[in-house]
Amino acid sequence: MAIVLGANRYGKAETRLVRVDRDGDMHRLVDLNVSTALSGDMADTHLTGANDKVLATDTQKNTVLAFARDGVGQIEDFGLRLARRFVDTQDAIHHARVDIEQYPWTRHGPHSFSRSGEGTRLAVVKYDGTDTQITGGIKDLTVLNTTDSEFWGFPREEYTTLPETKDRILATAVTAKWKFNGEADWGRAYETARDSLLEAFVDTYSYSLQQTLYAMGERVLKAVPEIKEVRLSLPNKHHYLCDLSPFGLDNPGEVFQVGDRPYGLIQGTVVRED
Ligand SMILES: O=c1[nH]c(=O)c2[nH]c(=O)[nH]c2[nH]1
Repeated sequence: MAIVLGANRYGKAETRLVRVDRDGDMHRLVDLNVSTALSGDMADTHLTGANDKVLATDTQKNTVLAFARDGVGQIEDFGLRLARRFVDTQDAIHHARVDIEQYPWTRHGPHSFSRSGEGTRLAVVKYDGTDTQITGGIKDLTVLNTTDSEFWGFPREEYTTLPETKDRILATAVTAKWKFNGEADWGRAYETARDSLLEAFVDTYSYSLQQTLYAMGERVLKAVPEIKEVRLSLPNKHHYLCDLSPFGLDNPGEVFQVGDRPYGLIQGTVVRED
């Protein structure tokens, strides 16, 4: 029986970095979490421990920090610079994947900020020396509608206990990742995609979270021509109407117990047909 090395990659996960852009007294803050993952001709280190082809993960981390000295710019561009550096300067590295999260801060003065909860911006850059694939996105965009959500008409069989509802809270924490068909104005694409997700969530009278998912993806594709595909992952953050009758109280849709686990997880991709 032959045993061989299968797919492998290695890198430095979650290099946290803050860069301050100083424009006189007016400062700008960029807060990132950068993960690099490289693959290529890595058989030796796995099979014999010879490390002459292994660009150390410590070196990868240092590259991230050193490149930030020149400015970060859009995270898609920053990821591309890093990916190219690793693949184009190391013969043994054939593929790089750079994942970047950018945490949002709200300005309160020339040099004062607070962390905001408006979703974390994402970028994933994949580069193999020839082809580049750029993915943008957002995660932890938590949204809630207090009404305009129903869920009924689903199969009722021996294990079904869920009552049908014509009015419920609909809440989720959106993760969306979008693939570009080429170059784009990354910053503008992000803002437009994020606004589109929010607008679709607000505007959709929902009969299922699945329907809302499709509406969100469709809105992004209509608003940003450079995006060819949107992948969405929507946890259904259940809010259960409390039975207050043991206390002699009614509850006309006012008091909800918030569920933690388990949760429904609705996932789907919306794509341009062409
Ligand atoms: O929007 C929903 N979709 C489902 O598939 C589902 N399943 C469930 O129990 N509640 C819900 N809500």
